[in-house]
Parts: sequence; structure tokens; C-alpha cells
Amino acid sequence: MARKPIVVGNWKMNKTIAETKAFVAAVDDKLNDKADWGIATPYLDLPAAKEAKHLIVAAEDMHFKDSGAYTGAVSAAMLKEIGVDWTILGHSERRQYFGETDETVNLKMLQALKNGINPIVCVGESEAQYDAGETHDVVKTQVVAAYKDVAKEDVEKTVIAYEPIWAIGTGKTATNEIAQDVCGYIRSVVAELYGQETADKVRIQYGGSVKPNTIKELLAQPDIDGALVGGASLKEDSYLAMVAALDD
Ligand SMILES: O=C[C@H](O)COP(=O)(O)O
Repeated sequence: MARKPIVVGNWKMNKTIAETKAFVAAVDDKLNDKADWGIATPYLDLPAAKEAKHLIVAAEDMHFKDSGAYTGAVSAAMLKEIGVDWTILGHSERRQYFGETDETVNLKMLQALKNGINPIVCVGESEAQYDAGETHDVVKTQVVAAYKDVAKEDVEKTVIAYEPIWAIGTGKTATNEIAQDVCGYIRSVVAELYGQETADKVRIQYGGSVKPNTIKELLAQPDIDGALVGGASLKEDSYLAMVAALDD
């Protein structure tokens, strides 16, 4: 079955509210139907981003509890209240700098799905793990942990982003072959967990130095159903160049 690609810009800790409004004004009307197009923004920018009519708007994280004494955290209900029904979870920067673990990613997956929020769950190996040939083992462990207790009927609401850490912000995109190999392997792990039919419905993104000149070939790979894009999603012209690249 054909899976519609999903391309989401992950802005990380970039852009003010004013810059978000300018981006939406420049980009939202110029998208095409070659993919579901979206942006993940800092919490403060989300209401401005939600002024978009076409862009999917995602948070970059959320907490796994309903409410309580979790200073600095944002809940699923808070996101839903402003109409946000997507979130990234388990990005490697959250794992590296904010103590995110496979266990908290799993709790957040369950909390997101319970609240009608679609998670984009990130997995990927470090450079040392890549060099040691551990990529498949690492992503399998992360996927199995993330989906613990996730119901089969919820799986197709989720997106998996394969982001090799060594390719993030480095300009070192994984080759099409490596990206396809790992995304295909991730699909086989989902098939082991939930069966092939469910695995065939899950969209798997590649992320890591995706640029307007590389996105089309990456998305042409059979198991790559989109991209999670950092740097190249920040400038309006670069985002629109990715949109145009899929039009060719
Ligand atoms: O979530 C996005 C990734 O971390 C990729 O970032 P990048 O495109 O700047 O390498």
C-alpha cells in the first residue's frame, strides 16, 4: 500500500514568534500534495505556527504525566488545547542533553497516543556504534522499547524517524543505501512486533543533514516515507526548495 511521505522540519531551539509568523506566511500557501508537510517548533511558537492552514504543527517533546510538579514541562492536554496533535519524541538531543531514556520515550508514546497526539519517535545510533557495526541492534532496542504496550491499532498513527546521530547537523547525510537499509530493517522490526500489514502502514522518516538536493532520492527509497529535517527547514527558501524538489 502506498504511504504518503511526511516531511517535518524540526526547528529545535530556533525562531521567535515573529519569525514563526513570517515563515508561515511565506510557506503555508506554497506546499504541494507530494507529502504531508510540517514543522516542529518550540512551545512558545506553537500558537503562531497553528495559524497555518496546511502545515502539520508538532511539538518537539511533551511530558508523560497528565499534570503535576514537573517544572518546565508541558503536558499533552496543554498541547491539545491549542490544537497541536503531533509531537516529536526521543530526539537524540533530548536523549543526550535532557536525560531522555528508552523508558521515558515509551511512557511519552503511551501518553501521546492516549491523548490523541501522533508521535514521531526518533531512533538512531552514534558514530561509535555505527563504526562498530551495531546500528541494527541499537535501533531494534530503541524501537522495541518505544513500542512497549503500544496497541496494534495505534501503530499506524505513529511515525518513526531514523536519525543516525553522526549525520545530524554535520552535513554527512547517510547514503541512500544506508538510510534505506536501516529504514527497511526498522520496518522488519515493526513487522516482528505487529505483523507485516501493520508494518506496511507505518511511515518511516530519515533524518540527518537532509537538504533540498538530497531529499528526492532519499524519499525514492522503498522504505523511506519522509524526512525529519533540521537546518534545511529553517529558512523559507530552503524549505520551499524541498517542496519544489518533490515536484520535479
Ligand atoms: O530532527 C532533525 C535532525 O536532528 C536533523 O537535523 P539536520 O537536518 O540539521 O542534520
